[in-house]
Amino acid sequence: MITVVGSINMDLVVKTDNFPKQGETTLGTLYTTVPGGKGANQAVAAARLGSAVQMIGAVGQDAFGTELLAGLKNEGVLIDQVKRTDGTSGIANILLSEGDNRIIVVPGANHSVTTEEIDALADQLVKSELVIMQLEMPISVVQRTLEICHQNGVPSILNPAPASGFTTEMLPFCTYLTPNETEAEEIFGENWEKALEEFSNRLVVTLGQKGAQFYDGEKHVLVEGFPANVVDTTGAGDTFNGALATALVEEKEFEWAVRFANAAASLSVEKFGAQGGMPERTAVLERMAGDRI
Ligand SMILES: Nc1ncnc2c1ncn2[C@@H]1O[C@H](COP(=O)(O)OP(=O)(O)OP(=O)(O)O)[C@@H](O)[C@H]1O
Repeated sequence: MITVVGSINMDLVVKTDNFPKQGETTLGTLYTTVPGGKGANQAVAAARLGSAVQMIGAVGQDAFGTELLAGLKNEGVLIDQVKRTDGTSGIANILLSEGDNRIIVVPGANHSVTTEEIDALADQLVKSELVIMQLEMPISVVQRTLEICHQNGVPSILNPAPASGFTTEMLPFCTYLTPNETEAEEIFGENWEKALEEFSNRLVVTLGQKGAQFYDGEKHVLVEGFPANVVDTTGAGDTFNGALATALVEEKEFEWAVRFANAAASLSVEKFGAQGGMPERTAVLERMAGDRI
């Protein structure tokens, strides 16, 4: 069982030809709601690939909360440990205009999770094969989860996004760290490639269409990305993490696991929405077998 301790949001997407200026009102061309939140996205990515997944987190008592839980359940993600709180579910208000975007995230229920609640769920963490976290939850909750995993020998993946929440105290506790290039720079500075050497087979930096890079103890390994017909790259990183977790739980060799994650993420960018394009296992294996499309 993979346990994801993370955010569950409703993405409120508005497309417009013109962003409003201060004090201005403009017409939009589309409004849609899509389930999101890095935690939920990564849980769905792993579940679609065949992993048993449970989610720890929180949604509100509002209609979005009901819809978000139903969506996760429909994907086969266990939601027994998702709390419902008073107040609103987390939302991301996403304005899109010609490839540009402006996003406001309101954490809502996600930030109601406490370290005491994590302590009370320690048995759920301890019995997990792997635990995934991101940084959209209270930092104290992430730190406590990492500590419990570390103390009990449970492997963990920390996807340090958004990187502003990262603290170096987290480093010794997480098994794997999966920043994108910008986050790697924010955490380790311009010389993040040196950090790969320090955390061999533990630190993987995702590089967009170029793929992902890690250090295997002897040399730097660039695992090339798979070419894709890009429609929407939202959720590429989340698919990568869910797929990496799936392969690691299956005790696949590390380079193979990263290649599997690249292939899954390359499929995810070919459809709209973070969860919309997340592939099933067969499609990923086909892409890997075809090597290049
Ligand atoms: N244009 C692309 N074509 C093919 N694969 C891609 C593309 N963009 C991203 N990927 C895949 O997704 C992985 C994660 O992408 P990236 O490094 O951009 O992370 P990210 O910034 O967290 O993504 P996002 O924020 O868009 O979800 C990459 O390692 C790669 O495997």
